Amino acid sequence: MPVTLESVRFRYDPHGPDILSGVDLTIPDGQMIALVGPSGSGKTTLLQLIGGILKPTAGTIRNTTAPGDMRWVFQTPTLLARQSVRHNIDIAVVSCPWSRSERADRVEEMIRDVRLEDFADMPVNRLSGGQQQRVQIARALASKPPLVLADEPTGQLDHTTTGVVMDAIRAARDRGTTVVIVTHDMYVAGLCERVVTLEDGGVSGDRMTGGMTRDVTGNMAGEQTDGADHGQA
Ligand SMILES: Nc1ncnc2c1ncn2[C@@H]1O[C@H](COP(=O)(O)OP(=O)(O)OP(=O)(O)O)[C@@H](O)[C@H]1O
Repeated sequence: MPVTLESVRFRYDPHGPDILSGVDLTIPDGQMIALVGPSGSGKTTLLQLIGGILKPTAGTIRNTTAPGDMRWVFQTPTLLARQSVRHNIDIAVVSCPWSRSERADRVEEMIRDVRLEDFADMPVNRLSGGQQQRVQIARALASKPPLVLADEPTGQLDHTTTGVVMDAIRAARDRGTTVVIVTHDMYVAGLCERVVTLEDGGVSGDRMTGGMTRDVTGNMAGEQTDGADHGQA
């Protein structure tokens, strides 16, 4: 079921200003969408409304994915610091209806997807911030969730590693996962199929990126996004 927002308003302080003052948005199943916009425009707030962490002040949000089936990627990784990379990913698949060997294969697949093979047995508190970010992404995608909500998932990553992570996210999308990514990085936005811009409390831009494809080496083909607003897709 698509995620739909109708006339969504939100304010943190009942006596304060609206942070969002009428957002209408439909996110079809399996879409990979970037939320962009100036700092403070409400991107994280909107993500938290979609995920049900916040409730709208007015308007309607329909998201039929059960909270336990959604996966989050936060700006700051929330991992079991003293546990290994493998263990941190493994706990994400414990409740999946798969055999033991399927679960183990999936964990190894995710470790490979985010290129952490050499660190699989290392406690995550001995990894760099960017490596921890990759563990968090592997953990979020491991259970093949229907919906992933990611807040600046590549914020600590260099260009090459950003490409690796985006490939893993795109592979999830190709399997049908809906992905919403808050980002400041127009390179990341361009790897999503749709870019929604938030500004002044509402959606000021909404466009498809034009079927960009990109291989794992970072080479790109297809239309480059330019951050401009081309109106409704
Ligand atoms: N818990 C909170 N209580 C009160 N105001 C908040 C709270 N969280 C965010 N805000 C305010 O809401 C507005 C939108 O914040 P939000 O974090 O959603 O923006 P953003 O677009 O994600 O910003 P950034 O790109 O800088 O991360 C900002 O003005 C911020 O100060």
